[in-house]
Amino acid sequence: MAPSLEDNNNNNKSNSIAAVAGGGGGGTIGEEMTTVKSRVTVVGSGNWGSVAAKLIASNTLKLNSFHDEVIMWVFEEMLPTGEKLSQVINRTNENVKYLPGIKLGKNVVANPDLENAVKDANLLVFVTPHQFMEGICKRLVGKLRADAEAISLIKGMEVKREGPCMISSLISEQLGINCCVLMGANIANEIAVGKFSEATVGYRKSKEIADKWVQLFNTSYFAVTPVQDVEGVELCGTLKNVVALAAGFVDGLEMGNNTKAAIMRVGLREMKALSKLLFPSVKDSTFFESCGIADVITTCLGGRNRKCAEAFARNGGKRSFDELEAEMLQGQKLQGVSTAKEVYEVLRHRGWLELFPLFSTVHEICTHRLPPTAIVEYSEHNPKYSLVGGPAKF
Ligand SMILES: NC(=O)C1=CN([C@@H]2O[C@H](COP(=O)(O)OP(=O)(O)OC[C@H]3O[C@@H](n4cnc5c(N)ncnc54)[C@H](O)[C@@H]3O)[C@@H](O)[C@H]2O)C=CC1
Ligand SMILES: O=C(CO)COP(=O)(O)O
Repeated sequence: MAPSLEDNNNNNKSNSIAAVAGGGGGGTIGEEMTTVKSRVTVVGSGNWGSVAAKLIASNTLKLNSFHDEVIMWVFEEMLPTGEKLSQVINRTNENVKYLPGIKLGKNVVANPDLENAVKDANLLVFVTPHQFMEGICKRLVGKLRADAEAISLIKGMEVKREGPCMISSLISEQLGINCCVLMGANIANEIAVGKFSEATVGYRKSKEIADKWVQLFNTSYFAVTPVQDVEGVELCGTLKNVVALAAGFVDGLEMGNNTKAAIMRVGLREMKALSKLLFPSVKDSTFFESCGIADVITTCLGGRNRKCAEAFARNGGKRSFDELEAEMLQGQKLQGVSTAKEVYEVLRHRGWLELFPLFSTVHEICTHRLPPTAIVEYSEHNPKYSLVGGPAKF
C-alpha cells in the first residue's frame, strides 16, 4: 500500500490544528483548538467510483474538517500488462481501466484490502455495482468504526422475500450505520473533465449529516442539493435505469425523438407511481430534482444502459445483454437489466404487473419473451398492457 500522503501535499489547509470560529484556518493560536477530522474511504473504483474519489479528494485538500488522504478500495484485478490495477493506480494516479486519462489527485490512495481500507473511516462512500453489495456488506460486519456514517451512490436494489430492499437499507441494516444517498444526472466521464452537473443528496433525519456530505462532494462544477427523502431519491436513481433500457430499444428501432420522449414521460410516471406505492412518504418534488427528471434525460441520451439496449434492439434481441455488456463496456457493469428483473419480481409478487406496462415489458424484452418492437407495440401484442395513456395513474 502507498505511504500516507498527509505530510507532503502543497495546500493552504492547516493539517493538525483547525480554527473553529469562522473556519478557513485564519485564527490565532489562542483561538485554535484541535478538531476531529473525518477520514474518508470510497468503497468502489469503477467509472463513477473513480470520479467520486477525484471529486472528494479535491475537497479534502481544501477543507479543514477532513483528512487530506482519500482511500479508494479497489476490487483487485490483473491488467493485460501483468500488473495489479491497484499498483498501477498508485503509480500513475490514474484508474487506467475504468477512467483512463484522468488524474485522480495525489491524495487518492488505492487499497485492495477491503477490511483495511475501511477500518479507520469516519465517512464511507459506497459506489460499486449493486449486485456486489450484499457480499461486501457481509465482509464488513463488525469491521467499521461505531461512529461511521455512510452514503450510497449505487443505483439499484435487492429483492428479499419480504419485498424490495434499497441498497442504503442493506448498508444500514447489515452494518448498523446511518446511510444517506447521492443520485443525479451524473454521467461520470463528463464530470471527470469538469463539465457542470447537479446531484441530489437524500437524507432521512439529520440535516447536519446531509450538509457534511454536500460539503464533501460540492465543487464549482458539481452542485449538490440535500433533500429529506432518502427513498424517493434512491428509487429515482434505481428505476431510471429501466427507463434507459426502454429508450435504448427505441433508438435501436430508429423510432425517433417523439417516441423516445413518450417513453421518458411514461417511464417517469411509472417511477413516481411505483416509488409512492412502495414508500408513501416519497415526495412529488423529488422527481423534479437532479435525481429525477434530469437523470432520466441524461441516462436516456448518453448512458451505458441506453447504449447496450440500442445494440440489443438492432440485433433483434438475438444477442444477450451479458454478451453485449462484456463486448461494449470493457468491465463496466450494466445495472438496468438486473433492476428490470428485480422490479418485475416486486410487481408480480404484489399483483401490479398490469399497472406498470413499461417496466414489465422491458423485463420481458430483456428475457426474450417479447421482441424489442414490443416496447411501442405492446398494446397490440399484449392487450393486457397499454403504453400510451395506460395505467400507472397515481
Ligand atoms: N458510471 C456512471 O456514469 C455512473 C454510475 N453510477 C452508479 O454507480 C455504481 C457503480 O458504478 P461504476 O463506478 O460506474 O462501476 P463500473 O460499472 O464502471 O465498474 C464495475 C466495477 O465493479 C468492480 N467489480 C467487478 N467484479 C466485482 C466483484 N465481484 N466485487 C466487487 N466489485 C467488482 C470492478 O472492479 C469495477 O470497479 C452503479 O450502481 C452505477 O449505476 C451512478 C452515476 C453515474
Ligand atoms: O446513472 C448514470 C447517469 O446519471 C449512468 O447511467 P448508465 O449506468 O446507464 O451509464
